[in-house]
Amino acid sequence: MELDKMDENDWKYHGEGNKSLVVSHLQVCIHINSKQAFRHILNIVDYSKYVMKPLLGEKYVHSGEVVKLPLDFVRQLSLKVQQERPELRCDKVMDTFSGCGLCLPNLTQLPLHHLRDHRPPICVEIKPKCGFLPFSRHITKECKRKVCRFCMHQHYKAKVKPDFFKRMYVALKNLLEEPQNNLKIFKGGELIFSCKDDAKQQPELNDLIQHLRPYFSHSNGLYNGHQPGKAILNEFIQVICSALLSGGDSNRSGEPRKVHLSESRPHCEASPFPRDLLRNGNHGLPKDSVLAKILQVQMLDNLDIEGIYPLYKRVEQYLEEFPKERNRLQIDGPYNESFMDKVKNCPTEDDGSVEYAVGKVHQYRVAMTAKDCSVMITFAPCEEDEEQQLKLEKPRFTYSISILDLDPKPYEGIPHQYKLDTKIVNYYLRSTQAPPPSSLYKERQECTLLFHAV
Ligand SMILES: O=P(O)(O)O[C@@H]1[C@@H](OP(=O)(O)O)[C@H](OP(=O)(O)O)[C@H](O)[C@H](OP(=O)(O)O)[C@H]1OP(=O)(O)O
Ligand SMILES: Nc1ncnc2c1ncn2[C@@H]1O[C@H](COP(=O)(O)OP(=O)(O)OP(=O)(O)O)[C@@H](O)[C@H]1O
Repeated sequence: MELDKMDENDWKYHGEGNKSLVVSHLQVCIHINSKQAFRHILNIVDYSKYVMKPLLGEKYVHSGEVVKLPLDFVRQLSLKVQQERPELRCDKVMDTFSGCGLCLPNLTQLPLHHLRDHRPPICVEIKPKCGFLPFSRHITKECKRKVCRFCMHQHYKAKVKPDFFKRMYVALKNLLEEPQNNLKIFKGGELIFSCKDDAKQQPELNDLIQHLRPYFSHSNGLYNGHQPGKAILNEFIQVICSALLSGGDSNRSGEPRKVHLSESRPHCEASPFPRDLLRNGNHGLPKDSVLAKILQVQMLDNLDIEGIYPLYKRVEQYLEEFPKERNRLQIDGPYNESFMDKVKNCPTEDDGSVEYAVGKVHQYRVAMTAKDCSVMITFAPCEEDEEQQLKLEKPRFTYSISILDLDPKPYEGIPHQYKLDTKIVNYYLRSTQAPPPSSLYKERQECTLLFHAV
């Protein structure tokens, strides 16, 4: 791309989050993600490259590169995309002064050599959120061991989001029927299904089925007359589940290996997941699967915010006395190999040192990133002998999986997280009138009612 020839008309609005506005090039498969300033973006790239990529796996993470952009181009682009932006995000203004952005591959597309079929790739974006119940001895409220922060937070925010680790298939079905803001579906890079926050209109399941029909045409014949739409959705969900559970070389080496999370670990009692499914053992994640990788990193938060907050205060006290130590301890980065060393080699026992406190705080922040990332599964029909195939009877798909939104979570955010946690738990206890949660959630319906009733 020649920077002096950049034209806003070659770009279109793609989407946005809390901090980034994303545009995609009309011809080339790249994205520009406009963030605040050069150093800030460099930090994001470094964090992704030196911290998240080694932890989550080379194949899932695309760190991108910082690009300098002509200011005029950015100004014109911001005007062009303004009308496309969802209202709820418009309180944030695109930064048109820094003249830099993050350039990434467009993950809603597949590399061109895979595309021998005329049907454009379908991409599903989900946010797995946290997949485990905290087990830290620092926890003061018993309900946190039984109901996950995710469910309590939804209760607090009165909205429902997915919970992939425990109820993937059911979660996907629920999401399709009632998507909040954690599911997006793209076709050929165009958003075709999303939540009400981002989409202009309420998503229509029937429209989605029409979009998917050409990809699962054999289902029409198979289920002739028997809810073919439902059959298509089922196949679609199966493709996504297979992709999410397929790990590194598990396709080639036969049976995927499993990590059994649930047999020894308790489940969130508030998840609307049919208990018999859990009893039947449908809870293992193949070791190399993207979800297992994310969960592993999420579990670096082994002290819970209640255990982290006192350590944060220890660091703060130390920095008050020795402000110059901030750099050595890499509180605000740089996020390089030495930062990663601090994450990996933090002592397991608290020896009272600032090094221990910093190591745990760094680990907590890394875990927070993993609890807020998104996964994109992009697939397209493929021919018989392509390498990366989902072994489904028919049809066959080539696919790629990526993890995105791997920004560092700020050190300064820890007091906020601590206060928020207290608010969420107290609100949950107050509004459920504090009987033990186990008696509240015997039936799936009871649980669903509870979470919709606020
Ligand atoms: O606190 P949560 O769990 O609601 O997560 C926030 C996300 O909300 P979600 O529930 O996924 O819709 C939130 O996402 P949205 O803006 O709601 O799309 C952000 O990702 C936020 O991160 P940051 O503060 O921008 O770095 C996320 O905040 P943190 O990850 O910093 O807590
Ligand atoms: N490389 C990419 N390819 C395709 N789409 C992308 C890419 N990067 C981001 N997007 C889209 O843009 C949206 C916003 O990007 P991103 O999640 O990075 O923003 P954010 O502001 O950091 O989000 P959050 O609010 O979760 O912190 C994503 O949900 C995704 O749909």
